[in-house]
Amino acid sequence: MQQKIPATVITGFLGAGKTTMIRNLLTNAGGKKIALIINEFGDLGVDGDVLKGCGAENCTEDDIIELTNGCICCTVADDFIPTMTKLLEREQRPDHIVIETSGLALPQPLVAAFNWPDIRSEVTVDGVITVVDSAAVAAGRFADDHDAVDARRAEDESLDHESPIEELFEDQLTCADLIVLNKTDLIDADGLGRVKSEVASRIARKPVMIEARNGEVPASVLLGLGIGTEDDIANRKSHHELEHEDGEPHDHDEFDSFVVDLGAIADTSGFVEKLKGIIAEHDVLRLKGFIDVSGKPMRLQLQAVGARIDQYFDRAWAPGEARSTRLVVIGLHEMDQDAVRKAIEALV
Ligand SMILES: Nc1nc2c(ncn2[C@@H]2O[C@H](COP(=O)(O)OP(=O)(O)OP(=O)(O)O)[C@@H](O)[C@H]2O)c(=O)[nH]1
Repeated sequence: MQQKIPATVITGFLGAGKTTMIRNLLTNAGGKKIALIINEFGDLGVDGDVLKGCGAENCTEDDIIELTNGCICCTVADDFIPTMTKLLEREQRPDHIVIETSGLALPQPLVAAFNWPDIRSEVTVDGVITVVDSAAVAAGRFADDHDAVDARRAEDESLDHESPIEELFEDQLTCADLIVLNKTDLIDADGLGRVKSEVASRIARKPVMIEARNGEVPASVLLGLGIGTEDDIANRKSHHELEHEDGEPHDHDEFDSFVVDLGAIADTSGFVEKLKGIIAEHDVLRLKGFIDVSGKPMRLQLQAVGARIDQYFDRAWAPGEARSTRLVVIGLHEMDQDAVRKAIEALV
């Protein structure tokens, strides 16, 4: 019998650094042939584009599969299982499968899918790796504003959740075999100490925690954990599973995303500065995409996590490619989408 193919699940909240870590992994995975399944929340495949652009020989464009129909945890049966089945039918099977979940996904239903008979016989979960934005934890991003949540609960009795962000953060940690405390360059030693205790206090199990900058972790640390997480998934229940033992499906009603299309931008530094203000004012959680900078042959990639914005020219616009500025915006459901859209459109 063929050996089972190991699959690593990489999860972590919006903007924690999953794509950055995978990009780095692909360049130091030795000769291992890797198939990559990536899933994003929102209608713009930024992560796929970034990873396809990294040109790793052990993971070509054909080996990168994007699941764009929704969040992987909600579409496991419709999207993920058929994709895996097709991947396993390929003549040249991968040595390792890496799955990047959306930043809003619960890893639990995905890992549980590895117990489906057709998949279980051929693949095993090597491990679940949860990437943490240490700077965001240090800034109290996942520490619930209990007063605000209590106030919302008083208004709406059907609310059975804590803050959706805090809950997701915990669910992603609960599933981890390895926790990567990323973005340690943005905090000092004291801050890192606080982040470690904060993360540890959120989970009953004690997975190994390592520190990283820009997701730089050797492939030998990330791959080959050999856990078989699918056998232990019943011990890692999400808040939703604990609250709805009856199997009521969960959804992502608490979060929304939309895409803003703009023309070329001449003054990008002015644009980015004003964008910071809009992000802060409307509490946008994540904003990313590509900018057409007037007169420049290269495309500018924009990545905002909270009010922190990175930008870099990632590649030249291809001949014949329609140049455009497209940004995906992700926030809590109560974010005023119209106001955010209008404010961004007014910048050009
Ligand atoms: N300063 C700093 N920035 C980082 C680090 N790791 C990633 N980033 C930046 O953080 C931003 C988000 O990184 P991504 O790798 O796209 O995060 P992600 O988890 O894939 O994001 P989603 O897929 O949207 O959930 C990018 O601008 C990265 O360059 C780090 O260790 N330090």
